[in-house]
Amino acid sequence: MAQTTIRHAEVLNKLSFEDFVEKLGNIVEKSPMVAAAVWSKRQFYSLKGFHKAACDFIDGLPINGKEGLLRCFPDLAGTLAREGRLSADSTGEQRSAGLFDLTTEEQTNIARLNSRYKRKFGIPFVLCARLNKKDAILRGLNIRIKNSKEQEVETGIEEAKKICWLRLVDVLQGEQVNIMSKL
Ligand SMILES: NC(=O)N[C@H]1NC(=O)NC1=O
Repeated sequence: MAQTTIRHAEVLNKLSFEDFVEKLGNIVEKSPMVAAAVWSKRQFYSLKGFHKAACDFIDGLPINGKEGLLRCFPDLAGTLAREGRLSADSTGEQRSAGLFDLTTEEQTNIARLNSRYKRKFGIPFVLCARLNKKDAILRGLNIRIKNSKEQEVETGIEEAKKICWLRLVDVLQGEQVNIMSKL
């Protein structure tokens, strides 16, 4: 396991800037700037080390930068999902949470809450769909909508970091398979 992690980090360390950004550009949805900023922090000794560098960059953003990152995420079970226009990453994540199998009532409920949330905070409701099922997402929306804007920016950013970690593992696991198939 430790060896795998080091090998993953070695893969990252060997990538040119262009390949690095291409491979990791969507670890935060539609925000390749995160990968671009973190490239110069090599050498990485583990995936956790890389993820920490990405999180440090995100934490250092001013509030409008954090809000901008959150606005790049599509709504959960929103219009883009219904129209089949989500990124491949988002599609898999939303599917795993059961958001493509909502009843009409659940769909209406989540659409209403997503709109209310956006009207109140000016950002989309962001939550790591792969770590939640549809019921937990609806409960989360109902609870978090009562928070303050500051709380929601921070909570949304923490969820974006979880999404980032899982996407990073996915990208590098694919890379591991590529390496193995070349042996
Ligand atoms: N709004 C929002 O949280 N969107 C997302 N969350 C997630 O895990 N994938 C997404 O697209």
